[in-house]
Amino acid sequence: MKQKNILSVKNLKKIYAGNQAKDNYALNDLNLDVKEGEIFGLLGPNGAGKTTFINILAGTVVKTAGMVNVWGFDLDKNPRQVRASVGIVPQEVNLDPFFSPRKLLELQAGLYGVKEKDRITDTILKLVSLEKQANSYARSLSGGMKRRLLMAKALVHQPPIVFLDEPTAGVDVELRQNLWRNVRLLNDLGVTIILTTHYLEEAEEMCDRIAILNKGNIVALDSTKNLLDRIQTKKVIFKTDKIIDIKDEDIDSLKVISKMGTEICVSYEKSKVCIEDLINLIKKNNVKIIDISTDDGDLEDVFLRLIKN
Ligand SMILES: Nc1ncnc2c1ncn2[C@@H]1O[C@H](COP(=O)(O)OP(=O)(O)OP(=O)(O)O)[C@@H](O)[C@H]1O
Repeated sequence: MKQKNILSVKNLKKIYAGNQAKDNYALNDLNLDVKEGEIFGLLGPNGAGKTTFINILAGTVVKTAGMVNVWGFDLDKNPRQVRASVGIVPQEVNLDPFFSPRKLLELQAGLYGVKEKDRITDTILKLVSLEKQANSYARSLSGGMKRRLLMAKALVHQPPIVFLDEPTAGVDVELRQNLWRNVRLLNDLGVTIILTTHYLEEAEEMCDRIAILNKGNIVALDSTKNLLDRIQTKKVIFKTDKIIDIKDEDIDSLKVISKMGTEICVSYEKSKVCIEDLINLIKKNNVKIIDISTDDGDLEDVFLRLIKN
């Protein structure tokens, strides 16, 4: 059972001092726990506070108040150990183009004070499939390879937690899948993953649990499955042999979304209507139903509803 907390955050607050305008509450009494071995998603619209949160753990932003504990280390008492416990894969590709992947990893290991005998440069290069490019200039790597090298850099000190900040922003589908394979591989090796992403279907596929952050507040924190279960509306598309006429008023909570020839798309609330009622309504038109397809909604529906509220 994945029960032990590897990251624990209590009443975490970050207020950026404003100029003439009022102060900016980037994080507002944030509370969350991440369990060892999880892939945890931190989602939220622009300005929600995700980067601020990651930067507090990285030691580049100083929190205003609250408690952060990473792998048993308290951020106030052991900031160095906290930094050593997390690896951060940044949003921006910030690699020195004149160093090779091997050299960059060695330099990074030096920065973290990893002794030469303890370095695992070749293992990391293999993990991110860059062993063939180990000695090429970073500038000659493809976009995907550069992203993998960023991930490799975050691993030199073998942190038990890795943060990925929007790792696939602006990356094509194939490359994205490739990156996720690497993330899963890392997770299989026991590394806890916390990722921020704007691609909700990706979070839905990858994450065990998800926190949705809005304006510095957590508006939802649950397993991906439970979040999806919150969706109350269901969409159905009926294809019939003749054009039918149904209206919103025919059944409580029914909404006709679109009509195109003999195809009609409707939505309804699962708690108020059962599909049989809908089929009966359609059949009153004296038509044959040729096809039915249903859509249960996705994380985007939950996200939009929570953010709007
Ligand atoms: N250095 C700073 N000084 C003042 N305000 C800041 C600073 N950094 C961030 N903020 C503000 O704090 C809030 C949270 O920003 P943050 O970058 O953490 O959000 P985010 O969720 O990472 O957004 P994005 O998805 O756009 O990266 C925003 O209102 C932002 O304007």
